[in-house]
Amino acid sequence: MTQNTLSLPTIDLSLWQDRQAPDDTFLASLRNAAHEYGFFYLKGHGVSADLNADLMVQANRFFSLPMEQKEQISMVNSPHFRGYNHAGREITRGKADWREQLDIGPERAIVTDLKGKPAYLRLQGPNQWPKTLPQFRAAVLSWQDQVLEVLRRLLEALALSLGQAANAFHSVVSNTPYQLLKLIHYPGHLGDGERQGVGAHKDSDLLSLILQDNEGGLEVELASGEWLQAPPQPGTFIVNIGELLEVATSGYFKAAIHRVVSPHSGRDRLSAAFFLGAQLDATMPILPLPDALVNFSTGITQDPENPLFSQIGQNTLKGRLRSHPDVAARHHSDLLSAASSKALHHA
Ligand SMILES: O=C(O)CCC(=O)C(=O)O
Ligand SMILES: [Fe+2]
Repeated sequence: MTQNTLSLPTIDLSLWQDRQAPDDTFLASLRNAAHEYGFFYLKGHGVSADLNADLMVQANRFFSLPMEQKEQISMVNSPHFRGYNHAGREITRGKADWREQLDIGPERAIVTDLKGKPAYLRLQGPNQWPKTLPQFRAAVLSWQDQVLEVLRRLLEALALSLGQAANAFHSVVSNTPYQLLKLIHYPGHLGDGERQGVGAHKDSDLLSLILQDNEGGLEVELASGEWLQAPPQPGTFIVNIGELLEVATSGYFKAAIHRVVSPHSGRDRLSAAFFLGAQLDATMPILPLPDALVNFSTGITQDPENPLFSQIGQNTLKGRLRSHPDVAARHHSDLLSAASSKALHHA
């Protein structure tokens, strides 16, 4: 692993007060962080340390439950891709990730009569909650609500930083955006084998936000091809750009490739990753960038194994089917031929 003296930028959201005209220096540093790295620390976000700590306590309690209790809410029970997966069940780059996780989405009504309706409506539906942890649901949902607002606010700032109106993304996030919270536990690796906590990937959403414990292991790939560590910094989240924002900015903002290296044997790591997607019935707007920025847009990187669909619902469902082949086989076998190649992307 490469040790690197570079460090990631930190953006202070409290510098943008009350949604008034933001400071040019703030906007320039945000634009640069999203363009150069696609991966940065966020402080001044307003989410209290207590709420973050509470989420981690609840996540820790959940992963400490006996396996049969966790398996009671296994994702394979859920056509909506909600619930628990034990380590080794999710696939990235054709290899199993060594992490257990609980996927939680917005609590929205199930769509019962799907005939003649778009397939992505299958993503909508209830979560599965652990029955023996009474405070779990409230802690998770209130954290999810707060970080959703942080990312909506950050999207406004990102739009302003590109010379757009603050509401440039409102049509895709202001009503019912697709969103997903993963609570993740990375066990220590078992032997001399590979240490893929989660393999190198891009997120397929607009923006992702990560709260991590003190263990470390998260890494981001720089344009030079080197891997840079993103160790925990107190009071911050990691924010990273997803593929939808790369598409919307014609490649000016970069969806960063990142991974998690498993902890050493006998140790473990806990994180909460929140993914903000766009409304499933939307098509991603392509922003008209100012000339000064267009010259630095590289266009989007199209991966022939993973074509990007600009229709959000189609793109999102494709990602879920690939990451969770067991759910796909049990509930969505009619859709499988369209999503058969290797999983490289998340959320
Ligand atoms: O656990 C983390 O820190 C990052 C997880 C991640 O990148 C993902 O699930 O997409
Ligand atoms: Fe990720």
